Amino acid sequence: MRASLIQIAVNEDESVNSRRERVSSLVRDQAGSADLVVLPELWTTGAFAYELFAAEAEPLEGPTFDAMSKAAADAGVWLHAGSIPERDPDGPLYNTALVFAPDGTLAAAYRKIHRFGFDKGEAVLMSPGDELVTVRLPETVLGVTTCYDLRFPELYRGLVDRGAETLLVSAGWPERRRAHWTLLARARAVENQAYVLACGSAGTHAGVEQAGHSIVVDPWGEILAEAGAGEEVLRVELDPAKVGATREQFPALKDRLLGLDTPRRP
Ligand SMILES: O=C(O)CCC(=O)C(=O)O
Repeated sequence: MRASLIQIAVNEDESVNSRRERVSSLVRDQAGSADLVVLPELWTTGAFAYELFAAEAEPLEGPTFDAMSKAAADAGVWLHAGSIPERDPDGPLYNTALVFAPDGTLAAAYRKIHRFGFDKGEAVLMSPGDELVTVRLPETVLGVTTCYDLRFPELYRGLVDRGAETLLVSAGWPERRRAHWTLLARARAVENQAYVLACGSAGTHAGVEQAGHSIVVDPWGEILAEAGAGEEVLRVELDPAKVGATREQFPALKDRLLGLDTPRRP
């Protein structure tokens, strides 16, 4: 299974419309060389441009949905299209990731559960999702997560309990905590004996320098590929059978003694 992580720069000097067109064309460029394409979190606004969340919020089936659905179909790939600030018809905003099938239909939408910012920013502007999302591909089962989620191992264990073998992280992770990004991506892979594909963004948005360094880790915790700091398409070949083989050869998941209740918010 071939995957491309498109680490785009989210900078203020580019309009949302032109970035949307640029991203669509980057996705189309993956035709024939990728089965799965992954984009960063909130690439229309930037993950830290809090004042743009409401201004650029879209209904689920808004302009980014349309552009990404078409790009997935044009390229014939599974597309994790990163996330958008989604305006629910009832009013609240969510940080919502979209996954499209190769025919352009929506395979899943995941509303980010763990919002970043403590008592400000996303944590107060967005509402939390409450559903774990997996997507079955012919080759593997994806577990869908977003950025700050990476710090919460129980979410990933919950996804694994629902069959996930390839854990996707779409992020806008800051450079100043890059060491945590790499460490946590490897930890989630090792403890869950799963692939981790973590796609971050580049550039500087709302004064926050992005870490880039998108990373792909195999079920044994080895780094298969890692991007630099700038814009880059990180291409990698995965062997989906390696998840089952690792779980069989070193069956630590079977030795779990404590049942973890996956937290659910009201
Ligand atoms: O956990 C972190 O250090 C960064 C999280 C973050 O930037 C986000 O979720 O948007």
